[in-house]
Amino acid sequence: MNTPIIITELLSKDVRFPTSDALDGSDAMNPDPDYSAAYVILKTNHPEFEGHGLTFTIGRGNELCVAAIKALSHLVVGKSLESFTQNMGGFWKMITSDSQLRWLGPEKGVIHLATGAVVNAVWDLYAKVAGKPLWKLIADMSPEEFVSCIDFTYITDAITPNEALELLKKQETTKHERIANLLENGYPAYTTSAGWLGYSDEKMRRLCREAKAEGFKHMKIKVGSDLQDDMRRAAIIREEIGDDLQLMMDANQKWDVDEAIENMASLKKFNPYWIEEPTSPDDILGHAKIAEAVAPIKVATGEHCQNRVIFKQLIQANALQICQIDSCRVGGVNEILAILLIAAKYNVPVCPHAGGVGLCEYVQHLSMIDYIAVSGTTEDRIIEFVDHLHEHFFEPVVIKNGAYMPPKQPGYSITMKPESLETYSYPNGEVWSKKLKATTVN
Ligand SMILES: C[C@H](O)[C@@H](O)[C@@H](O)[C@H](O)C(=O)O
Ligand SMILES: [Mg+2]
Repeated sequence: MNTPIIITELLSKDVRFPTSDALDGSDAMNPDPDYSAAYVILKTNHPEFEGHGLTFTIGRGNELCVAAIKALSHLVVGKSLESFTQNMGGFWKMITSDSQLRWLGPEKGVIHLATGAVVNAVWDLYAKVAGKPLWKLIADMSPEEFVSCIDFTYITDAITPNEALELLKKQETTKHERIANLLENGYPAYTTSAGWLGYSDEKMRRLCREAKAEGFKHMKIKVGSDLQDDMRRAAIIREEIGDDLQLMMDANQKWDVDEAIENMASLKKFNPYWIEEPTSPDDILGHAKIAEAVAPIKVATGEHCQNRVIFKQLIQANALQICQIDSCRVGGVNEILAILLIAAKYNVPVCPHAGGVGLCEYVQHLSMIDYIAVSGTTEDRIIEFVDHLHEHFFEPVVIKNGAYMPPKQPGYSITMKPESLETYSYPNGEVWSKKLKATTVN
């Protein structure tokens, strides 16, 4: 590139999909989600290169993330991409250290969701300019370069930069074998598509059969509404999928600690592999108590885990056995790399949270990085897959025989089609202006 790439403008858009109409994505805590994106476009002085990113919400409040993203714009606009990429750890520290904005978190809530979107957009731009999909860009880094992307603040009691380096060096010489394996076989996935709480029994049965035929070996259902109903639905699913497939359960934070232990004593007869978000995502000791009581059923959590510090503590306290990173709940790629390293050091498998809008497109890269460069294995590891809204992306995920195939195009696979951004723009896009008019008339 002859002239340096300068970020000239940051656009932030409110994009919402009316998924609550069909109860797609419904669970015990979130009965009517409208999958939404606070979407970022970083324009540059090279019109052929734009960085795209998003953070995921479920509808109302998406406008707060859009505003928070705008509040971060002075940290990136007018700066060169290279000034960030030559020290990615420093870039992340800069984005999270604006002293006035930091007061809104720190590193949690709306401002951190916004950080995730902006940081991911910068990585998308970086990968597009490098001409590689994000997973390959990071997999090709030397251990030293990888470590330099991470801000180790608050986590050195769990992992130091030197320990991280050692860990990465162990995987260095065999990376190419794992890349070849991924290109041929993909990365194993599980599906949640059949298990949404609002679906009828017939729909659930049909989707179970379809998922089995598509080659999935693991399926997740929602629990946490009414115990008798949870048991009835679990029995139906077991009837459809048999005993060979793994069944996971997700309570979406519905229970108190002792209630979770009690309810799992009833649900264990369906042989669940894990119980996800049994209680408040902030309750580290509560998760530890549940994990001890329900073993060998594993405790999974992370989609609402606000940052690397909470992940660190959950892992140190043996409070989780499955680490569910979320690509934009924490502050984007850099913080995810830190969490992957902690999980690898403590031998905790990472199974990312996905679904929503764009989360599958995002997290496939993260699990592939974990496999190639960090943990070196896919054992006990699966990526969530949910079959909604992929058609809105330029490079939708590809699933073959129940596995994610590695994305090929440069970037982070999160660039949405302009017509989708427009049609689903809230509240003035075609879909919403019609819907909102209809509600006002009634
Ligand atoms: C509201 C959403 O669909 C959640 O139910 C979903 O993210 C879920 O927790 C999951 O694990 O996929
Ligand atoms: Mg969940």
